[in-house]
Amino acid sequence: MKVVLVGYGKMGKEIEKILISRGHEVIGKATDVNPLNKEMIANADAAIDFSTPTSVLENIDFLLAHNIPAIVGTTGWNSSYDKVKTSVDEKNGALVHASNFSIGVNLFFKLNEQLSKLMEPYNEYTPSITEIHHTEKLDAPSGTAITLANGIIQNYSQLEDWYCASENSATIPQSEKNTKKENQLKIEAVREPDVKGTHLIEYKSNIDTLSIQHEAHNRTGFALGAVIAAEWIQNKKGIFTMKDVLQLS
Ligand SMILES: NC(=O)C1=CN([C@@H]2O[C@H](COP(=O)(O)OP(=O)(O)OC[C@H]3O[C@@H](n4cnc5c(N)ncnc54)[C@H](O)[C@@H]3O)[C@@H](O)[C@H]2O)C=CC1
Ligand SMILES: O=C(O)C1=N[C@H](C(=O)O)C[C@H](O)C1
Repeated sequence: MKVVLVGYGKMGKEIEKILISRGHEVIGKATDVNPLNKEMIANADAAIDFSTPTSVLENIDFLLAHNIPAIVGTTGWNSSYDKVKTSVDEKNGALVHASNFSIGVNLFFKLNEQLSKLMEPYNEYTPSITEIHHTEKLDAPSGTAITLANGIIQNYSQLEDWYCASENSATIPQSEKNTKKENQLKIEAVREPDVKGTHLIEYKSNIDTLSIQHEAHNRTGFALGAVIAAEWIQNKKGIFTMKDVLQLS
């Protein structure tokens, strides 16, 4: 495949290594100073976007307008999902998005859903999520934590939504939902230097705590998943997630 990287930061560089190791070619690298343009995408089989929450929607529009299959790993655009889905449908485009492309986290998503079904009848246990990431992260809570929260909420009749709390909130960008209301699931966002991505789910009672955790040791899993998604989307139309790619639905 000939692939354009949209965003050439920590993830873009990791994805480049995986693409080359699997025999693909990087034909363009879009950044803040050299954004996507027509020349860059001529002959592209796919574009892989790991850019920023503020640039991703414009990038998606550009790729759909030029009929380039898009793999979108950038987080922080959940509230625009319906608009993007309508655009993909109207333009007969192809797009895979995931808050987390790693195989391990996608298995963790399934485990989280199953565990929440098991725990729901036991209301002495209160569920909560903690996510820990590096200090350069622009969004909070993480996209992965939001997916995990939705996986719990859909099985919990007493939970209506999630909210984001943080002990070191001065260093964390303002979340759109950082005020606790009734019946909300707590997501604690923590920022520490160089942490690649850790997600912890706890069910606490006065007697004990049950917990499951995923810890990324490096960024290889995210990058490999995104490249697998780019290979998978070839000759397909529609909007998909990593669940579809891995047939985990
Ligand atoms: N879904 C997943 O599996 C994962 C998602 N992410 C997400 O990917 C995104 C990027 O993460 P990192 O690589 O760590 O960030 P980074 O800050 O290291 O890199 C961001 C890149 O985006 C570029 N950029 C900024 N404006 C742009 C524009 N208008 N057009 C094209 N590129 C532009 C910057 O020049 C930079 O190269 C974040 O939203 C992060 O949350 C990160 C890891 C895994
Ligand atoms: O910004 C990151 O680094 C990560 N972002 C994703 C998220 O917001 O969930 C995935 C991963 O945890 C790393």
